[in-house]
Amino acid sequence: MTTILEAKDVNKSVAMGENEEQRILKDINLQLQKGEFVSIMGPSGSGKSTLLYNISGMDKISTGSVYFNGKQISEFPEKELASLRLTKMGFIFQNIHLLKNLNLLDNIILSAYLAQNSNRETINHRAMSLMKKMGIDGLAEHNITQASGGQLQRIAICRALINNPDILFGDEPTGALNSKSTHEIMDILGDINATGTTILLVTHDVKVAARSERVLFMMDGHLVADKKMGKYDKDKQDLKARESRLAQWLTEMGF
Ligand SMILES: Nc1ncnc2c1ncn2[C@@H]1O[C@H](COP(=O)(O)OP(=O)(O)OP(=O)(O)O)[C@@H](O)[C@H]1O
Repeated sequence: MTTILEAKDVNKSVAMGENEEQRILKDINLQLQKGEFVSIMGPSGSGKSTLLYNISGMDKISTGSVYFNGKQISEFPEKELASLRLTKMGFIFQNIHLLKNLNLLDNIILSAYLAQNSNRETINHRAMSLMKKMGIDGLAEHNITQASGGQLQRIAICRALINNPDILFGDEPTGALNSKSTHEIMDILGDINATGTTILLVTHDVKVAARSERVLFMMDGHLVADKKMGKYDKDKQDLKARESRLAQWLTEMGF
């Protein structure tokens, strides 16, 4: 096993008024292995999103260190971090943040242009093949008002994958979707993970977390549990059993 992401004694505090600060992340120690599919669960306000943003280099930790592929990215200057996020990491959110003056294909390929690692033809080809895999290639020329929430989240996933990242981070990526679209998006994320991409998601949804092989539980800024469930296998049709196991852990922890 190879560690892709590691947090060592990570703390995050924010200023609250002149002389006070609030500790949001407290002594977080965590390792993600290459190819893992991990979810973070916990009550509202427990620090899940803050953890995601701080270990993905989207936000600055207060103390401790974060390593990505063995490099201490918490010491990286912002320019280097931005380049790392663009080329090695993909991000998907509940709010999809697509640009309304670009068509859907151009929304996907924009970050490939920014990364400047291929020519237009190669980028277009990759974007179209990602769209095809997700069953939305017919939407390439549409704008964002001409697609459903589930379709837009697929566009956002294509956008996150366009530079072939090592890791995909998601903050409630299915939070705005109905249960059918949630199921479909989770199938897509499972397929992406099966090709070797590491996935780390924040979710409140037991149905989403039950697809991951490992679940981290947060409470009041602390990582309080780390449970392994093994890879989800579509053919086993044991999703309900995994959901029950997860629901039981949540009850035992008092969530
Ligand atoms: N920039 C900030 N300034 C002040 N407080 C913040 C900041 N970011 C987060 N917080 C606070 O830190 C705590 C954790 O927030 P965070 O969004 O990480 O929790 P969460 O577990 O993801 O919650 P939810 O499930 O509701 O999204 C909350 O009390 C929040 O108000």
